[in-house]
Amino acid sequence: MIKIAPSILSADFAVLGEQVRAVEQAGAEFLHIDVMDGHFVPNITIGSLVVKALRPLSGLVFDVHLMIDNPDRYINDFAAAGADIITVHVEACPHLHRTMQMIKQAGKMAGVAFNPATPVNNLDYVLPLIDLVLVMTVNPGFGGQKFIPQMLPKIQQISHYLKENKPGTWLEVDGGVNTDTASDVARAGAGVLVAGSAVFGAVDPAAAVRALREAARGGKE
Ligand SMILES: O=C(CO)[C@H](O)[C@H](O)COP(=O)(O)O
Repeated sequence: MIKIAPSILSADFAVLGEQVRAVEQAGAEFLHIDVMDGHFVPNITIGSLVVKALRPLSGLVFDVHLMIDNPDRYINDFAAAGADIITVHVEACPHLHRTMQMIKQAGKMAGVAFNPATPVNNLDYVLPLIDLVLVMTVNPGFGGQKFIPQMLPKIQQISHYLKENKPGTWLEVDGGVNTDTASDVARAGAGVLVAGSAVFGAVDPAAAVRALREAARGGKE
């Protein structure tokens, strides 16, 4: 069963609460929250205060994607603010195992993200601690970029790996996911589809969530 994770990166921040309610009512399961620090990626976006402000408004799974250097410094802040899943980038974590342990010790689900050019070769050693693998299908930092089709075999590879080694682990895809690409990523094995501009750039974000799910269904046997 595909889960839809609207990314608030492309939302209207002047009416953020209303937009979150709209996608929740449309049946989205996750709310993807893109945290950027101006170092790991060029952009600066959302801090834990925004997560804290949204938490009482929504029962969605808060899926916090830390695109930041030294994420260990902020794990407890985002956990206390109401994150359900905290995902860090393998490229930003010299001590990935310790970082995963910190997330689990904070009582949260732990995710690990891979940039498009990063090979997936060290999952084995952290697999017991992982609840979610995030495959970036654009280079992180900005919404509205074009899906990189060379990521489809990578999604397939990780999907097979997780099915064999830790079934039940979420496989999430982020970047350029829209009604044109959703069926391909679902067919490749993704179970959670992040979409920013395809949802919040649409005139009707709720209808866009439904359209995305329908498109993804075309890709799932
Ligand atoms: O992590 C991200 C960017 O770094 C965003 O979640 C992602 O790009 C979503 O935006 P869009 O769906 O418009 O591509």
